[in-house]
Amino acid sequence: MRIGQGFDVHQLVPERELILGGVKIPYELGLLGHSDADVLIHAIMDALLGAIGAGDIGVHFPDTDPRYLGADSTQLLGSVLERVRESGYAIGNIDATIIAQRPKFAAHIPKMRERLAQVMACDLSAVNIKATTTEKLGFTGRGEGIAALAVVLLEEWRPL
Ligand SMILES: Nc1ccn([C@@H]2O[C@H](COP(=O)(O)O)[C@@H](O)[C@H]2O)c(=O)n1
Ligand SMILES: C[C@@]1(CO)OP(=O)(O)OP(=O)(O)OC[C@H]1O
Repeated sequence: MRIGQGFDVHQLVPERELILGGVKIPYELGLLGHSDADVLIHAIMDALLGAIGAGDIGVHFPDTDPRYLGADSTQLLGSVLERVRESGYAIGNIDATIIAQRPKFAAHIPKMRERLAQVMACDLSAVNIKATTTEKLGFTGRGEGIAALAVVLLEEWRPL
């Protein structure tokens, strides 16, 4: 059994799409990044890489590499999952938290869970996503950016 944790932050800016957990969320601002800036998936990828002792997403997908410009984070997550499996592990469960004052994500969370479980080929019950504000405090509270935290537990796995 292995455990990993991940944390990521992206700035909210005009004229970018807001994509979280692989789901497009209607909002007047979007997250800025080299990739699609899906901060939730980035935190999950860092937790997965941490659990197998393989560094972080910046090591695997450098933000100086034009191949990742505008990258779909679900595809990056798929390749991290392959690495997890090659290391002999499968997802036990993931628990993640989105930290944002706005927009409200509660109505979108079921779709995010479904999409992430599909990309990671795991049970829906193994993926939990929560959202919290910071009661208007700090950069998230001022709506300047969104942060995400993730914890993952991996179980030993061998293909049949
Ligand atoms: N961006 C967000 C933040 C929170 N929620 C939901 O609201 C509930 C209350 O959040 P507090 O920070 O005030 O405790 C929380 O349990 C979330 O379900 C949300 O949907 N989107
Ligand atoms: C995801 C990558 C891909 O180039 O770019 P960004 O969207 O800037 O995201 P960040 O969380 O800064 O992680 C770095 C990169 O791996």
